[in-house]
Amino acid sequence: MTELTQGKAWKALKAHTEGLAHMRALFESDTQRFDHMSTSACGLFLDYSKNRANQETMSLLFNLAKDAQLESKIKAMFNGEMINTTEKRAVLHTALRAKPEQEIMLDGVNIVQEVQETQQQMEQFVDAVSSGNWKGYTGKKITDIVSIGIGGSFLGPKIVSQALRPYWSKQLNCHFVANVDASSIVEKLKPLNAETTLFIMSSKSFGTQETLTNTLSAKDWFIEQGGSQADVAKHFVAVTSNVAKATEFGIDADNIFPMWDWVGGRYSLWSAIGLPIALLIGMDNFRALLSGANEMDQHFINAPLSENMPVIMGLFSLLYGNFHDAQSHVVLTYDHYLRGLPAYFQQLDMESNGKSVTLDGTEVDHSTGPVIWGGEGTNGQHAYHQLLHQGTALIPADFIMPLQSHNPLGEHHVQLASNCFGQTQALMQGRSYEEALKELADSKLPADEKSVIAKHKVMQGNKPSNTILMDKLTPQTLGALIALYEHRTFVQGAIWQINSFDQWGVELGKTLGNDVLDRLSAENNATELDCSSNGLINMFRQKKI
Ligand SMILES: O=P(O)(O)OC[C@H]1O[C@H](O)[C@H](O)[C@@H](O)[C@@H]1O
Repeated sequence: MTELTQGKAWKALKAHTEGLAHMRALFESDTQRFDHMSTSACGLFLDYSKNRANQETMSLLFNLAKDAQLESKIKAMFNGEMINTTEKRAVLHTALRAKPEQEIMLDGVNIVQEVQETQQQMEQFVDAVSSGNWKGYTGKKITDIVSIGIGGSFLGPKIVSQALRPYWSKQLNCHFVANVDASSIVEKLKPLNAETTLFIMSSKSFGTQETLTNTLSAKDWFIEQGGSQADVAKHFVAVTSNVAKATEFGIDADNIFPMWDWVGGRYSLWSAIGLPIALLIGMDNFRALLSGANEMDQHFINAPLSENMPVIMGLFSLLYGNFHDAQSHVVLTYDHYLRGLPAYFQQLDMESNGKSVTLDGTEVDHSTGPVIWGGEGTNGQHAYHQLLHQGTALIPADFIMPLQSHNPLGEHHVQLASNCFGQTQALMQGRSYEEALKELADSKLPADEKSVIAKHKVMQGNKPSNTILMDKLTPQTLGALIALYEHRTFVQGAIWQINSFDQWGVELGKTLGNDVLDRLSAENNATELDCSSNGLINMFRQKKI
């Protein structure tokens, strides 16, 4: 048994949640619930009234957070304490968006200054490329960026670029390659001209197989297309914390943008890993993205728990996982530009909180991170929302929508909003048997059939959702939104006392993958593994289908 589940706050919450009324009743008993259970911060508005909670639930959740010393844990992260204990690292992605005048000392160095220097390096590069001063090997200006990276070195830049499409400058296009499957890079390179293409190789470790292989193939393609070895410097830059390895690989030392081991991959878009974003939207907009995240950082560290948006959202997620047996959480973006965000939050949360032991190695006796999934509304309404409404699993949902569209065309946005709000309402209130029967009143069906059909139309309701609104999707509000989810993830990890900043499960996959790679190209058939792995390896070796 962990201390957490034996604590007073945990037990009180358990007893309380069992007796809580249906949300419909909660809304009936408090007509001001929307005002009581909503909050604003950093350009974001959060309506959390459609949750299985009343004021007492909220106090019990805040008690749980206090007992877990959440506030001092937040400070420890911001102060650069070594909270990633298994990798012996500080966790300081917040320093990447700190104000230039701030001072954050780590091992005797003010890291904010290093961050600022790298941002200046980025700015010079962005200016050179966008102005056309940076020329390709035949003297032409760059028109296409190919960003090569995977995991955090892919999802952040890709999804933020996609989300900020309305802010792209006209000069550049960007293409992202992550998977080691050759089809990905081959298809991406097909329409491109090597003379006007610039490759950004993004890898914190500079040791990730997929990224190294894709970069080598990109280099081969570049040479095949007419570039020479000497021209590589004009067409390949790298972002990495392993400068030595990047230089050894052949990247010109002047073209390497540094990052640091205190930035986790899934928290790295704010560093030079965000270079593709900066190239597309310009450095001013990139700084606005950082500023939005910094605003959320200030809110997270300063706002009292009861008004703290990431704390409230983190506690709700924990409530459903630990006390209502929810095993997944859906993120529904009612904005086409934000369609990639669920995948981004998926890596952020599942890689951070998919853990089973506490910091001291004790096995947890409660669930930890849920499966995060989702997609773009309204598309999902015509597909998986069926399960949200009538399936047996409880799936809490986040609905995210800007109040104004970047494309105010006819009735589109009002229809989008009506669907978004209508879904949260339907999930909350559901439809009772009596209501379903009443709806069938005019039908000519016999009474017994009506009764059966009415049963099929029943929706339990009481399905929780948060609604996050913003005036408009801008670099600033997007920065705040992403930082909100980063901190929401932190809140849960801190209460569960797990390490949200390592990823040993992913590492194992890499190690075993390398071992299999050796066996696939060995002289003899594999015999030493389990018979399934041997069988698969040997089939591949013989190319039998
Ligand atoms: O940036 P890299 O060192 O190439 O790492 C890329 C990715 O590798 C691993 O899979 C990690 O789990 C990710 O968090 C990381 O973002």
